Amino acid sequence: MSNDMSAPLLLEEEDRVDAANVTSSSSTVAILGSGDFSRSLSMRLVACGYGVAVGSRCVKRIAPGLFLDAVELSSQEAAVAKAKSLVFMALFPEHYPSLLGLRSALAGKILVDVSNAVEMNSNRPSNAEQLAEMFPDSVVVKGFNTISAWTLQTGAQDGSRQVLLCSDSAEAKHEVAQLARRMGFYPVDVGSLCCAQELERKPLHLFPSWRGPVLTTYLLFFFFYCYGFIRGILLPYIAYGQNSFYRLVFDLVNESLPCVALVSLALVYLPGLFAAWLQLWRGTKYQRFPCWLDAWLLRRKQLGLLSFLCAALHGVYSLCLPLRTITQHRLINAAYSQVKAGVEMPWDEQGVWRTDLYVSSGVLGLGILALLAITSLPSVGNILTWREFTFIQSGLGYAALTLSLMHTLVFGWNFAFSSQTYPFYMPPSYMLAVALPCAVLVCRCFLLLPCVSARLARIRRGWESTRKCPVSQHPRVRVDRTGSQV
Ligand SMILES: NC(=O)C1=CN([C@@H]2O[C@H](COP(=O)(O)OP(=O)(O)OC[C@H]3O[C@@H](n4cnc5c(N)ncnc54)[C@H](OP(=O)(O)O)[C@@H]3O)[C@@H](O)[C@H]2O)C=CC1
Ligand SMILES: [Cu+2]
Repeated sequence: MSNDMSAPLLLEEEDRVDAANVTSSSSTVAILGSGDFSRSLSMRLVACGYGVAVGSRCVKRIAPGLFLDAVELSSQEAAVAKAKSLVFMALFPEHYPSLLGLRSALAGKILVDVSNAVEMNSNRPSNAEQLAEMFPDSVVVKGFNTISAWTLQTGAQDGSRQVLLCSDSAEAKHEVAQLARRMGFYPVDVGSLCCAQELERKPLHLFPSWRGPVLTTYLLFFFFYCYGFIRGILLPYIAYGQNSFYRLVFDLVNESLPCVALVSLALVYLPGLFAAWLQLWRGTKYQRFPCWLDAWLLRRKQLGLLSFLCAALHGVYSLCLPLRTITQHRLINAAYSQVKAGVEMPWDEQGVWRTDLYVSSGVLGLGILALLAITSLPSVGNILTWREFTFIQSGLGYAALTLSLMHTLVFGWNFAFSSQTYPFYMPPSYMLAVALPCAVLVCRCFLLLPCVSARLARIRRGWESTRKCPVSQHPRVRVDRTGSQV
């Protein structure tokens, strides 16, 4: 038995063969309770060829037509008696004690507990464990609680297809897994019944892994927006009376977005560098990283996706620039002034290079970021080998960071030539935003030095370990200079 939640197992394909042998007459499933979950589950089971007996406290109260005709509506006792082995408990856990009278009828049956927790930090045992305690002669399987009634009705075409299962009985889990697979779901074995608490709390989480990255992105945006506002709008207004508050809605947002994209992309690669430095400093990989670094390493995908979102929005904003009245006004005015003065705009060779470099690096950087985002999707990542995945996520990721950095630096360079419009304003947020990516790239280059990378590779393969990793703890990783173990 294992309560290791981090390594769920997809239940074996062999279940498929067993599932094919199921016939409706031999496999009546009972459902206790006649609420939403019961109705949806019965529809799905009937569609999959199972016989269904719904047990209610009062059958007369069930509205006509609520359940399919094929579903047998009866008392709780009668429904349990009809069940071959599986009984779904489609009622709230506080009502479990009302079923104690059915204890002998339920003996030897598999009780599927579909309930969820109501609070995150309760010290009480899980609903499934309480159910197992109430019915010691039955076997309890926790599952289906992360599947909504809606998903059950639509037949797993919408919503999650994974059915997480846990139980102390491998046979019972196998039987429920077989049923789940036949209903079009993917059963996933997460261990014994002591994992039920975690399963019951799952529906209470709302994007837990996104909270930190979203907050970071939001704070970065807030910082760059405020900084840009003070330096680019407020100060010119105070110093020169220059009113450019119209820039708040479009320009400032479009200036802040690439800064956020660049810094969050740098934050994707920074924890990896910290980890490498830590391993070099400790001289071993057999020591845990600090919790904050572990958490940061686990959030890299989310940060990367948010970086892509900001970069993509920046791309769309930039494409919309010609639609703005101010752009049209400036262009027409400049053309009119030139015609009036009889002067032609001189060919600016350097300016042309700068603009092309700026646009090209931005488009390429965005393209590679899109590739990184696509490969981070589980369905795409699953068909890549570990090496291919690392090449794309690390190799191409650094290429995207370099191109985005180049895009920003060339923009700053471009801006320096037109800064006479805003004497105070030299895209300050851009100058701030490039600092972190520059530092990340320099550190990465240092790690690529042959002597440093060779040492890191030795540590990561477990060939090297220093005094900080005592022999008593990890005797197999101590080696002498020739590479043989001591
Ligand atoms: N709805 C959903 O999308 C999901 C629900 N679940 C879980 O499924 C379980 C049922 O949820 P749901 O169907 O939505 O709830 P409902 O309130 O719609 O149905 C609960 C049913 O419990 C029965 N029941 C049995 N004993 C009692 C009692 N003493 N007092 C009151 N009712 C009793 C009632 O049926 P009767 O009167 O016929 O006996 C009632 O219809 C819950 O544990 C929930 O957490 C899990 C995942 C998704
Ligand atoms: Cu840009």
